[in-house]
Amino acid sequence: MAFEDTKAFAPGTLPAMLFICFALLIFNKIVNGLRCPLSHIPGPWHTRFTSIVSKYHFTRGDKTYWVHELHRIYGPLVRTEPGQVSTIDVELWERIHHVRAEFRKAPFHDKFRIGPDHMLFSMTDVATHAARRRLFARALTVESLRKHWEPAIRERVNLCITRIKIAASEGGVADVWLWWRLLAADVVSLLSFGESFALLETVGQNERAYFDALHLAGIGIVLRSMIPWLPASVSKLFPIKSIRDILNANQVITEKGTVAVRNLRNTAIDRPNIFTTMLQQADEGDITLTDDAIRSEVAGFLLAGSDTTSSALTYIIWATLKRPDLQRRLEHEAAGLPADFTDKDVEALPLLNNVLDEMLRLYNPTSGPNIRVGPREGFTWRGYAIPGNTVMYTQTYSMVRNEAAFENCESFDETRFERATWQQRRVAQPFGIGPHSCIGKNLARIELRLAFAVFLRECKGARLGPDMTDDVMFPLVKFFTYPKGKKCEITLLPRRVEDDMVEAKWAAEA
Ligand code: HEM
Repeated sequence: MAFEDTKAFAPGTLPAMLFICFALLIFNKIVNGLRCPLSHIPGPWHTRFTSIVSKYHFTRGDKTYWVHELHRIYGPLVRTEPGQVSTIDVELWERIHHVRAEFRKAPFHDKFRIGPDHMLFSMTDVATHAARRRLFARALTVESLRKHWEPAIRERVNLCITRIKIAASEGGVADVWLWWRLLAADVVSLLSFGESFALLETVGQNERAYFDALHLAGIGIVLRSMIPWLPASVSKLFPIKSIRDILNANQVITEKGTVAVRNLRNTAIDRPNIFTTMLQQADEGDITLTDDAIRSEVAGFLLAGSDTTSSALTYIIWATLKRPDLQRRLEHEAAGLPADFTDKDVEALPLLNNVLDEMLRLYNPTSGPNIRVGPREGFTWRGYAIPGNTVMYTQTYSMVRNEAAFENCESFDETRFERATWQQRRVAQPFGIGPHSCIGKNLARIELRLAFAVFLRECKGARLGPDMTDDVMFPLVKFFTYPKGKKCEITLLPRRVEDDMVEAKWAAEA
């Protein structure tokens, strides 16, 4: 018996077995590919057999650009993976994201969950999602946000700009990407907890783990959706620290949710926040909201409200400072605001708001994938039969780069939204459409308006730092969009002759 055992593992047996397994795997892929129910949809040949190329681009942060190029080659409907179809057809895009629950969030949205329970973004059940959304509605209207939160947001914005000015005067340059991230995280913690984490005061040293986790959690979501079978328990043991930090980021953010729940339930602490209003709404409607549900929603808010707004602010400063003529006009417009201006005053500035809309079109922080699953019984689109449960992929990036709707779509045109057509307004939806569209859009817009206006007034004549090439600002689209060089430096130093020459070159290129 012992002799037979030894024989079973004779040298060469294990490699042979591995080779057979590998060959069977490849054979299985080929057979599945040949029988692929999406073989009639245009797309590269390999997407019938494997998702490896799509996943490779997703990991690199350039899937958005790859898919966009595929649409240029193959048209408005493209197969991107064996069970996945991307579309840039406006009517189909609207149908996919419509209120009618024909297309749903898929079970894999569960991988996006970052707390112990579902949060709005990860909910797949239509009725539960709608009921949860109604609880947020009252707290997040423009009126409610202005009434309860505008002064506190403004105080954070003022401090942020002061910190930018100090950093620029001490070091020659200030990295606005860092400062906007601190600001956005402070604002969203302010709304979630009733007081901010004061990251602006401590340059993020206070709550450092939380601040880092906010950025890493998005990357963690990408990682988990790529390796769905990765057990959560592995995250603590992973040998590489940077990956361990990514995998543990959710937990760091969720712990903050626990603090929020404690504050909410502790009647001795009089610190109202948006979740207080949500709990009141739940009580009025006789809806039970568990602590785990609140903890998860808080975590979702902290994540969704930080890297998005800060990325938008970063690109708006970059796009503005690249065009000194535009910068001067914007500064002039903002200088006309009354000394005690409010968000409502800023909302009335035509140029500033057109620039905001154009920035959200070209550099949307959520330009990447937005996925739903098609109806079980399948559907037909312009003669193409799409089988049941096909994953339908859409991306904002491509929707707003449609030459038919946006002439010279790649150029930043601050006048574009002055005379926007119905078709342009229909497609340029930076906060999404349908039942899952952004619930924080009013907060985001208030923050963008106030921070941009105060920057224009207080940092007059700011210029991009000497290292700020286009490559540094190339937008990587992981979960959210951020600059490849992970910085956006500006300077407030007096102008030199070389600066005029660089700016003249940019103006000529523009
Ligand atoms: C410029 C800033 C922002 C942009 C461009 C943006 C964009 C978006 C988009 C496109 C969606 C829809 C995703 C989908 O259809 O699956 C979304 C959802 C969401 N956003 Fe935002 N967002 C921003 C800021 C914020 C802020 C400040 C918050 C809250 C503090 C927030 C909270 C959420 C939540 C909770 C959802 C999920 C809604 C649901 O599934 O019902 N977002 N956002």
